[in-house]
Amino acid sequence: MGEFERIARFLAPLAGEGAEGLKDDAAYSYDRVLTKDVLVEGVHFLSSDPVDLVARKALRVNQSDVIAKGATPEAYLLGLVWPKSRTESAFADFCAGLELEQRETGLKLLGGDTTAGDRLLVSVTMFGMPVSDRRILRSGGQAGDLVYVSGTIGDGLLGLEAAKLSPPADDAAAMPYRVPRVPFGVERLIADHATASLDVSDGLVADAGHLAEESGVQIIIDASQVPLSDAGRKARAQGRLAELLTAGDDYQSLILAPADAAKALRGSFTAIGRAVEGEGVIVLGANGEPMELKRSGWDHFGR
Ligand SMILES: Nc1ncnc2c1ncn2[C@@H]1O[C@H](COP(=O)(O)OP(=O)(O)O)[C@@H](O)[C@H]1O
Ligand SMILES: Cc1ncc(C[n+]2csc(CCOP(=O)(O)OP(=O)(O)O)c2C)c(N)n1
Ligand SMILES: [Mg+2]
Ligand SMILES: [Mg+2]
Ligand SMILES: [Mg+2]
Repeated sequence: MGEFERIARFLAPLAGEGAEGLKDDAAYSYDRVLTKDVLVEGVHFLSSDPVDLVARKALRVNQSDVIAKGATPEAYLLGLVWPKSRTESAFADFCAGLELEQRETGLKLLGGDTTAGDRLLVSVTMFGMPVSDRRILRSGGQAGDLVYVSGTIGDGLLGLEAAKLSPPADDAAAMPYRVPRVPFGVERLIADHATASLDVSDGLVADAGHLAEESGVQIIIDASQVPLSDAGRKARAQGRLAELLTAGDDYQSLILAPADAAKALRGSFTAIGRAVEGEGVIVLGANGEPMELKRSGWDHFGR
């Protein structure tokens, strides 16, 4: 059974008001946006990754959910499983990473729990303040909307590959993986213009699939319009476009919004496709034909 079927079958029946049946990125509850993401050593980051950057990543992957819901990240609770094999000075480095991120974003630590355990695990529960009264769900999109994405796609994968190199490549290449480039500040644009929104964690195509399913539309992505970094364009030239579109670890905002929002969104978002009547996701390749994709994105219990 895959990750999403487990959630739908066993956890969704337990969901309370505001939790959207566990079909969204976060809950709108207690007048805030509430979310949690867990990072596990070996699953979400490498044992060799600098721990201050692991701390920053743990905050950022939660901030991306809050921002995608049209809310400003405010505060968090921290659950920490810390291996005794890691030094006290590494513990201090980890906390310095939290402090840097707090200083840059204004986030506040409200509490948490610390235990020892056999591998590093960071669990963050984050609270955000909605920018407006509108709830921006995965489900509000309509046929006729355009699909827009912030930042660039595929750099998490390329950063992971750089981080795995031994001897290490230059650290700059690994940064988009270790400290994702979350689109800080776009929550206002999302609150004002998005009909539906989520953050891209599992893969652009998989997460577009979540928007399509919840909004009851088909999403057509024009692969040639997907924004890529220099490293991404190089990978595309090597025939790796499909990987970039399905690898995940992007933490950008993917939204549906009317075509007339294009002007307001310009500078922060790129139009990459459209929503039409139907279901599922189609990715059109350079020749205008649908691309054959082996997979759409990450599933923790998938094959
Ligand atoms: N163990 C769990 N208990 C309660 N809710 C969960 C659990 N795991 C996932 N969810 C919920 O399922 C939904 C989908 O989760 P996930 O795919 O992790 O979302 P996201 O990619 O936005 O982090 C979210 O609403 C999340 O809160
Ligand atoms: C060492 C390592 N291998 C592989 C990956 C790729 N990866 C692991 S989990 C994941 C999906 C995102 O994580 P998830 O826990 O599903 O976050 P959420 O969707 O809940 O935000 C990806 C792309 C990685 N980040 N690190
Ligand atoms: Mg999300
Ligand atoms: Mg999650
Ligand atoms: Mg996921």
